[in-house]
Formats: sequence, C-alpha cells, structure tokens
Amino acid sequence: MKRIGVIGVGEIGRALVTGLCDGGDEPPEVFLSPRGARTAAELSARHEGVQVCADNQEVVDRSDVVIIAVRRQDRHEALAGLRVDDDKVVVNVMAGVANDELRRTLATDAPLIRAIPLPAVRERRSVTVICPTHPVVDALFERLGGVLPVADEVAFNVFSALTGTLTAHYSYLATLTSWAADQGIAPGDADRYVRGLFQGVGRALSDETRSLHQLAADHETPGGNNERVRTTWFGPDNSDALHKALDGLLTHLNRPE
Ligand SMILES: NC(=O)C1=CN([C@@H]2O[C@H](COP(=O)(O)OP(=O)(O)OC[C@H]3O[C@@H](n4cnc5c(N)ncnc54)[C@H](OP(=O)(O)O)[C@@H]3O)[C@@H](O)[C@H]2O)C=CC1
Repeated sequence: MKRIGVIGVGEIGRALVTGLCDGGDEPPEVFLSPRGARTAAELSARHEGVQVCADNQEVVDRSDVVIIAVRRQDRHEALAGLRVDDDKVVVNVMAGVANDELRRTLATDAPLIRAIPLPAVRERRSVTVICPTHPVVDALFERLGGVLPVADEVAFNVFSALTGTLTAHYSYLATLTSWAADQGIAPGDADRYVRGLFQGVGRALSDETRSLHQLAADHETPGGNNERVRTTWFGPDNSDALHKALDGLLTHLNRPE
C-alpha cells in the first residue's frame, strides 16, 4: 500500500484512516492535514504509521495518493495554491465537486478520481463507487470493503443521489418510534424494537440470492399488515414523490452552482 495523505480530517477522513490502519496486514503510512486537529492528533496517537503534517502542502509532498476530504465550501481555502505533481493520484471525495472543477483548482495533470466512501469504510464493510477506475485507487477501496467503478460522472452522480437517501431512512425509523410513543409505548421500548426490526432487514439484505422485490414479497402475507401499509402509504403517489425528489437531486448534482 502506498503512502496516503488526507486533507480534511473530519468524519469521513477519520473513517478512511481507521479502516486503512485497522486492517491488520501492513497498514500504510498516512499523512494528515493539521486542520481537524483533535481528530488528527487522536489518529496519530492511535496508529504508529500516522503523522500530522505542518500544512496541506506537506501532506501532498509526502504522499503518493492524496485524499481530499474537506467540505465543499472549504475547498478553495484548503487547495488553492497547492503544488500537486503529475505522478500523484488525487482522490476527490467532496460531494458535488466535479473532477474538471477540481483540476482547475489544483492546476495539475495528476489523475483525479472521484469516490463516495461511506462511514462503514471504518469497518472495511462498504462498497465505494469511484470514477474513473484507477489501479491504485481500486486497490485502496478494495481494502476498505470493495470498489464499484463507474464509466462517467453522470453515472457517478446517480449513486451520489442514492447516498442522499440515508438520513431520510433514519428519520423514517424515528417517525415509527415516535408514533409508537404517541400510542403510549415507552420510548425506550419502541426504540429498541424498531432497531431490532430493521437490523433484521439489514441481515436479509445481505442475502443477494433474493431480489429486493422477492425480499418484500417474502415478508408480506397477502391481505396482511405489511401489504396494508405498503399499499395505503407507499402507494404510487409516495413512490412518485420519491422519484421526483431524486430527479431534483440528480439535476442539482449534474449542475452544481
Ligand atoms: N460524512 C460522510 O458520510 C461523507 C462525506 N463526504 C464528503 O467528505 C467531505 C468531508 O465531509 P465530513 O468528513 O462529513 O466533514 P467534516 O466537517 O467532519 O470534516 C471536514 C474536515 O475538513 C477540515 N478542514 C476545513 N478546512 C480545511 C483546510 N483549509 N485544510 C485542511 N482541512 C480543512 C475541517 O477541519 P476543522 O474541524 O478544523 O474545520 C474538518 O476536520 C465533504 O466534502 C463531504 O461531501 C463524502 C462521502 C461521505
């Protein structure tokens, strides 16, 4: 594994470094930007091969692969004026920042690879979408749970839109528990029960021999409770509304302001 630099050591930077370093066999050398100081200090104290650099340029200079994980709005401050030699590989994890735009900011001919790492890279259990494919970046994300290369950024943005549905899913679960609490169930009991129900869904999803439609059918008794909720609540109107929300998000991702 190459020397890896991370500019922007926040939630996703931490997850990436933890996944790479906890992996067991031969962790990489990792160079961190000084911002996000607390997390950077924590990671370097915990992992022998992790060092905090004096500035972002030092991160680039000491690394073969540079992961850029700052928030979109911080990209100019973090990146403007950096020298990135053409023999580096840059991994762009910033949502909504196209590679063309990043190339203008960095003024480099180095390969730029977009990626959508999710927090579960921490446990090396998440498939990461990347664009375009690159052997070094493929290997890096293989180590973190798998890689799904896509042909172009239009396809990449479709996957990006899918990741935008995660917190709505948690809110859906929170709505279920609060509904149960409204019916007089102790909130702790409702919370525990809903978590258990949907952990079961998570386990069922790992059975890739059954399609999602098959899984739904397998959990549904004709004329039963699940069919009733699905058809009275998640009917065509609700499904159309979700399609529209995703269409709108995709348009935004394809043409960020
Ligand atoms: N969280 C997630 O699940 C995912 C996030 N992403 C993308 O990753 C990026 C980071 O997200 P996330 O980790 O959640 O955000 P965080 O806010 O947790 O982390 C961003 C980090 O960038 C640091 N930073 C800000 N300015 C600079 C600078 N000039 N130089 C170096 N570091 C700087 C911040 O430091 P300080 O704390 O000092 O401000 C902070 O530690 C975003 O672009 C997001 O779109 C992509 C996939 C998933």
